[in-house]
Amino acid sequence: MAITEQKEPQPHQTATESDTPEQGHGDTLLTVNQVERSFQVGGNTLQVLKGIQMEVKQRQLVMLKGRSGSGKTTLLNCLGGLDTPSKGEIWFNGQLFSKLSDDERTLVRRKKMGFIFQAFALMPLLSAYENVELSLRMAGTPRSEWKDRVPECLELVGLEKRMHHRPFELSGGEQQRVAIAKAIAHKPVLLLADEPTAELDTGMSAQIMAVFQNIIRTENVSICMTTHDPTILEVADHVYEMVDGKFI
Ligand SMILES: Nc1ncnc2c1ncn2[C@@H]1O[C@H](COP(=O)(O)OP(=O)(O)OP(=O)(O)O)[C@@H](O)[C@H]1O
Repeated sequence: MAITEQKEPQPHQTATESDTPEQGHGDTLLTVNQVERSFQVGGNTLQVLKGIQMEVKQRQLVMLKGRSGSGKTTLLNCLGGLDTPSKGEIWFNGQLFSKLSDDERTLVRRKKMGFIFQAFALMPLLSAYENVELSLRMAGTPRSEWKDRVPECLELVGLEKRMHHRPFELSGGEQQRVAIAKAIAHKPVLLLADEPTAELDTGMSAQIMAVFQNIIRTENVSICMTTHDPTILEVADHVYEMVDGKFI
């Protein structure tokens, strides 16, 4: 199936060496337009997202904050194409993402997005190096690129000295940094992270945020993450606060 990029001229944007041709449609990577999501629960309609409007620009760190149950994960699932809105539109990388078929969305997700979860989602018997390598294999990155890209990603997250350790030999913060290396290995343009610091203490959370800031600079990626943690909000470029399925 053909996935066409719809590019609009953006005269105000200054091209940089880091712009890939596919990113050359202005500096907005993701636009969410009046998105609603409801679920059928026991014969009733539960409306979880109630008209969400947001955008993520290239190289931005955007945070979604809100109480448990406010709808953050539901929104993140829609942004990542794991779920689709009941109403409204999601534009990603110049495409009307929310209207693609399941197969098309999966392709876009595999190629252009990376995911980070609260519980680090590493293969326990594989070393940090092998975990990152596995993610390149799954993404279909040519084998010839693995030898350079795996150490490069582990260096980016500050784990060059621990490449051959397995998850149980690493701290929680280090495991999450391996998970970040895995998520960026195939060079996505958007990282989606659901409570990436929830399991970590303040010091480790600060390290994760420093890693995020580093990879935004060096990998030209945008990050959209959910959090409960007020101490990390200050490093965000933009914070959306969700209350009962709406931004306030
Ligand atoms: N598939 C589903 N079917 C029915 N209800 C759902 C479904 N997914 C989410 N919900 C409901 O939507 C509401 C919002 O859930 P969501 O997980 O998006 O909140 P959250 O802000 O991410 O919470 P937390 O911070 O605890 O993860 C909850 O009441 C939840 O029970």
